[in-house]
Amino acid sequence: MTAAVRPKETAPPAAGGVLECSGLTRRFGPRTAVDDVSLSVAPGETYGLLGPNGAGKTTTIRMVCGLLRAETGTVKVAGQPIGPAAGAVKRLVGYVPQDVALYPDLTVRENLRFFGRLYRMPRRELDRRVTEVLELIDLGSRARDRVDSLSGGMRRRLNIGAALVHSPTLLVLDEPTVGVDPQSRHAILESVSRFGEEGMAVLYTTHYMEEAERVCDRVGIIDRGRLVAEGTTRELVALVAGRDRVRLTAGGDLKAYAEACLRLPRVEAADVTGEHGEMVETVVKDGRSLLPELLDLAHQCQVPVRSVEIVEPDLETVFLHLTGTALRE
Ligand SMILES: Nc1ncnc2c1ncn2[C@@H]1O[C@H](COP(=O)(O)OP(=O)(O)OP(=O)(O)O)[C@@H](O)[C@H]1O
Repeated sequence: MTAAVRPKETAPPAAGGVLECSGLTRRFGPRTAVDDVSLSVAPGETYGLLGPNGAGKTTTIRMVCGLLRAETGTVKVAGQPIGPAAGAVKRLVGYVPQDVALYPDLTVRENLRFFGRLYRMPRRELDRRVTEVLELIDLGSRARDRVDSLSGGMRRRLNIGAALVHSPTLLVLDEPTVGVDPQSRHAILESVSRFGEEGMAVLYTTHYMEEAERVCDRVGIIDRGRLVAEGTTRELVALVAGRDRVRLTAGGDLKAYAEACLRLPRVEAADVTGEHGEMVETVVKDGRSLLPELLDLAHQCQVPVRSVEIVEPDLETVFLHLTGTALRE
């Protein structure tokens, strides 16, 4: 299924980027996981890399953190090239992996102290910073508790704290809210919002468009290894001005219906989505006026419609418009 794919539209590059990536490419066998990705993140800026599973987010940030060698392209942090051997530059980076990596039988404070000591922080500075980090991740009241007594969401927050103790210039977070409850997700997002205020540059990957909208100053949309668009949420949404996303829930052969939708002149993208493939999402010019035609077509395709929703343009609309596929969870 194809959508009207526009050329990459780029916001002005951030001046004096803490992180500057240029032409990053990485293949695994025949598969190109990351394809010519360039991006930059300024001090105090939170940059969101938004894309579905398998889009190339983790591969990109592993190259950014010097954990994986780029086949072509360069990564510079604070103007210095990073790579697997670049020890001093790596100290400028705090990396929060997707999986929690903590010591369950140590307390919250002991864990933070442990990670700070890895960077040989002087004792007094370490104590001061651990107290600051506890506040940033909102775990001050649990400082003396062992990690194995914390909830999953609290462990996620501590996992973020562990990457913050050495006061990195660049913080890189790999989908930090996957699998956490809504309350913990809220707490994590609140914390992330504070990091930019601390002056840190933040690279944040997610496949949740609401998170990108909420915490990121700029968003790069990544799909099949390529950065297909970049800008503030407002700039990206302007790409789909005058269009709506129509979500139609129905039974029957929805793949055939989506294909039939694509043959209508004002339908720019259509994809089968929903938890159980029970929905067709389309990007259309002026959804309201096209609705009778979409419903007529559903009737012709013998697709019994259960509900229809017209959604104002958002990042989800942008993704569907640019890639032809819905941003699935
Ligand atoms: N070590 C590896 N060996 C082979 N293929 C890999 C390896 N790491 C990643 N890939 C492939 O590269 C592509 C991009 O994967 P990557 O993990 O970067 O995506 P992602 O956007 O982070 O996805 P997710 O949200 O699922 O973590 C996928 O097709 C994946 O299967």
